[in-house]
Amino acid sequence: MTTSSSDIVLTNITQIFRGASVRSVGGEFKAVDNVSFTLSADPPGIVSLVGQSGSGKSTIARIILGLQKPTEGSVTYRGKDIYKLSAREYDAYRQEIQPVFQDPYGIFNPFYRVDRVFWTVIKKFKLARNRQQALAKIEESLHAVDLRPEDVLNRYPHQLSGGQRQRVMLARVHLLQPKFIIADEPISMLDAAVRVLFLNILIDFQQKYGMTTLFITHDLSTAYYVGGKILVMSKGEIVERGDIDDVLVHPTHPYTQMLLSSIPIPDPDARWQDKTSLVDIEGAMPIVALPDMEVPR
Ligand SMILES: Nc1ncnc2c1ncn2[C@@H]1O[C@H](COP(=O)(O)OP(=O)(O)OP(=O)(O)O)[C@@H](O)[C@H]1O
Repeated sequence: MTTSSSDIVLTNITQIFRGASVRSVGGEFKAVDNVSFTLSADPPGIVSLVGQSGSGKSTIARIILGLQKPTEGSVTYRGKDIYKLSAREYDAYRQEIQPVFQDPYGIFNPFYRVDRVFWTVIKKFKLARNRQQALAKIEESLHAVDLRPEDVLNRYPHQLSGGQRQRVMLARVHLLQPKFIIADEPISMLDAAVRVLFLNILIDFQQKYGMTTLFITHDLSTAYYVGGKILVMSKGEIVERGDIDDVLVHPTHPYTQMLLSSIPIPDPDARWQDKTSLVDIEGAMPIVALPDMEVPR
């Protein structure tokens, strides 16, 4: 695969946790095992990292964000190992790579109104020359995530719904215009209707604003909805990868087949069952879209 310098390139990443807290005998646990992949900036895309709980997905997210130096291997961006950047270079990296987490409370201070989230970012990264320009940018970012400024800016975080808080987090990301979004289980606390809204915004961010997302989920349905590429992770290893349509229709690894077989058929008359067929007719859409989702392809 050819890579450009503005890609994020993970090469042979291994993460071993040591100490009393780890579960294996001998006090060592390999959470990530020799993982390599590239997040391409050009063209922008969505890459879903899928696997069951404990497979190592969040560890990879932390490693990419520069929060967890891997035991072995490298993450490079613009040709440089991100764990060898100066403080100034790392700040620049973190402006271009933005996290989106499951629980957006981390970006809010409960004692301040929501608008402070945006003013803090504008000041820290010097995104506007004056107050008027800053306000225009904030409003543009809120509109990009389908929020009205008057509905959120003067409220306190607890006065917003979970979906509004998540969208404020996405508006913050929009304000920063990063090249990459690392979204770790961003929708698992949202209800189905709000999930679709959130996923559509991620798709918009890719298509309209050229951002690449690493979308971490344990849910194949939502990975299928956002499209693009998929990396399937099991016990710290990437066991299958490719275009999502190919992988889900023709899974080759037993683990992917097992994940697929545990998806319920969205048929109101059908009950959960151990084994379900992935497609009813060869070439038809896999039965993985949630019932109320419109697949945008
Ligand atoms: N700091 C740590 N010390 C010891 N073990 C850890 C540490 N961080 C993660 N682990 C272990 O590494 C494994 C992978 O964790 P990770 O959070 O990456 O999985 P995950 O796929 O994101 O799971 P989930 O979907 O539940 O968030 C787990 O078994 C976890 O207990």
